[in-house]
Amino acid sequence: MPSKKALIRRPSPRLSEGLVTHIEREEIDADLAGRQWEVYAEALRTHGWETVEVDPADDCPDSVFVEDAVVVYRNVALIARPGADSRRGETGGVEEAVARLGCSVNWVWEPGTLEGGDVLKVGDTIYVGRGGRTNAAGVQQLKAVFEPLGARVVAVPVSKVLHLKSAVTALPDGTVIGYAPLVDTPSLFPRFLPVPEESGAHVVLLDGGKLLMAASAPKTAELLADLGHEPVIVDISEFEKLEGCVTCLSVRLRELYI
Ligand SMILES: NC(=O)NCCC[C@H](N)C(=O)O
Repeated sequence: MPSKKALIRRPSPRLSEGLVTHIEREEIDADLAGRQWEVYAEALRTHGWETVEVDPADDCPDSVFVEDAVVVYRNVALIARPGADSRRGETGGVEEAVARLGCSVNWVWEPGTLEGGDVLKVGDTIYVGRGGRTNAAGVQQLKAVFEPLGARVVAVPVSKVLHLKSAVTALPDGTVIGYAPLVDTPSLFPRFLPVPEESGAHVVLLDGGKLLMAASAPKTAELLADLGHEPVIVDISEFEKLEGCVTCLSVRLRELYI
């Protein structure tokens, strides 16, 4: 039986210093952020995921966004090389965690940069966003690691949001969903469903048709429920103030056999 483990990393005491690129900075309520993070982790556990805490990186304000530090395909982990300098210190702890879980480990090397938020897996297709945080060398290195394992890597321009997965994610049937004004090239996806809210573009697949979604996207939750999906709603307002979304607060590992 493949395991269902989810890496999470508790917020740094310096969370409020996290990066903002495409939005205005707003004050963060650190206590509320802590509570929201606990509820998010509990939602994963309630829906069958064993959460595995990566050692905290208290000096790195954005370390709670653990998805950006690694990409895992099958049992192979590619440790990111963040495009943002302030995030480079996040990868060591994540590398230890995935190695401990039995992944074989590869690294993005200079001059490559790549952040996990730019990588969307849909079956064996891996879409990679070429944008502010992931460069062409990062895309090439991702291909070199995962294509020999059977993946097809598709590079996608990203110019309007932080990461590819800030713009699009995918439903369990592989349909890509996105808030159209923020998607550079929707025609790159074989099936694309526009959603009415920016944060409605972000879903985490919890299995059994359930979708973890942010409370800030009620119209999208209604649309997806009407299509037969089951939204599970969490409030992540404090992380959204730092351009975070439901996807970036965990790394779901489905294909480890330990
Ligand atoms: N995958 C993601 O969407 N990550 C969000 C990262 C937000 C963080 N404040 C950053 O700018 O790097």
